[in-house]
Amino acid sequence: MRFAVFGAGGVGGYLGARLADAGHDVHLIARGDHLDALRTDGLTVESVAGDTAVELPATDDPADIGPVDYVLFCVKAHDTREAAADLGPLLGDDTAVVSFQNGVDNERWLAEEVGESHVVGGVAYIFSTIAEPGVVEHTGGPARFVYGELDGERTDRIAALDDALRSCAGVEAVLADDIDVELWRKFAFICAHSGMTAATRLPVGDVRDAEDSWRMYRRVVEEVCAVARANDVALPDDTAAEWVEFAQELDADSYSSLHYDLTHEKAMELDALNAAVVRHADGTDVAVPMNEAVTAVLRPWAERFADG
Ligand SMILES: NC(=O)C1=CN([C@@H]2O[C@H](COP(=O)(O)OP(=O)(O)OC[C@H]3O[C@@H](n4cnc5c(N)ncnc54)[C@H](OP(=O)(O)O)[C@@H]3O)[C@@H](O)[C@H]2O)C=CC1
Ligand SMILES: CC(C)(CO)C(=O)C(=O)O
Repeated sequence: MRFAVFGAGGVGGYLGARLADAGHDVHLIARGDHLDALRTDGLTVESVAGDTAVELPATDDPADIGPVDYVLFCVKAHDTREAAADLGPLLGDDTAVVSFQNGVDNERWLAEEVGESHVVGGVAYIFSTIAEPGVVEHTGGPARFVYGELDGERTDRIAALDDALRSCAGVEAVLADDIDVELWRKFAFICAHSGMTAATRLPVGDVRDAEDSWRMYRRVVEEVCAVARANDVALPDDTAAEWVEFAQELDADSYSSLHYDLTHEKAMELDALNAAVVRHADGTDVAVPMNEAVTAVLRPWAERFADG
């Protein structure tokens, strides 16, 4: 199958390399020093699930690639709209654009640009970054990828994507019954984990050890779950409790990509995370003071690093 990875960074580079190793035709879209390194030295993945190195065609111009079966859409949420406007040359009649981003708005933003029939929802559970140009480092997380058609249908293309991802070493592939639930489920965790590790600039162990901060972490999760339900998302009742238990077991030194971006002075996904909770709460009767507080604390940093 023919794949284009739009945004071959921590998530996209990891998936692209694993799919190429499984025998698929993979094209990378990247930019800057990372693109230069991909072209000259190939893509190296240093991973707790096993290292690999692949030589793949890489470009910053989708027209060099042409129509593909799947676009794995893996740019940061603040780049979604701009990147979506460049998807045209990659689209055939049945091309699926699969967002593996954090946040609950990317699928809608993509649909506004390319039409809903092209969009597939997705969620990534991995901790991986561009360690240096051309090198993706996967330091932890299960490398679990969850995906599904927006209307929940078992189409041929989602079944074929499922087969392709299941065939990859180092990938735990899950076809979701209701991708909206999965998007909000991850959102509940990531808003708390990212928001609190970035706001405190400390790993989750320190947050857990400070009673006030740990209570705030739990309240962020609970607020997001309440907003999901107020927006008619059928989140299971035990979602908040599951995430709190999960966060209790996380390595004490676990941070988040939002913390990484903050401490590396890169553009932050605040508008797609805690600030999005505040937006989605608007017009419901759910109060979200903890997400408002996280947003307010991080806003000056997000503004400062907005241009990345
Ligand atoms: N990394 C992780 O562990 C996890 C990340 N996620 C989510 O996955 C998404 C992707 O994150 P991540 O992989 O970390 O991001 P990265 O920054 O590592 O990778 C994105 C890449 O896309 C490039 N890019 C952006 N726009 C364009 C464009 N128009 N043309 C060409 N290249 C472009 C970026 O370049 P540049 O650097 O120049 O902007 C960057 O190299 C985010 O929503 C994130 O929250 C979810 C789970 C875990
Ligand atoms: C859950 C976590 C922390 C790693 O999968 C993540 O999604 C992120 O940091 O963006």
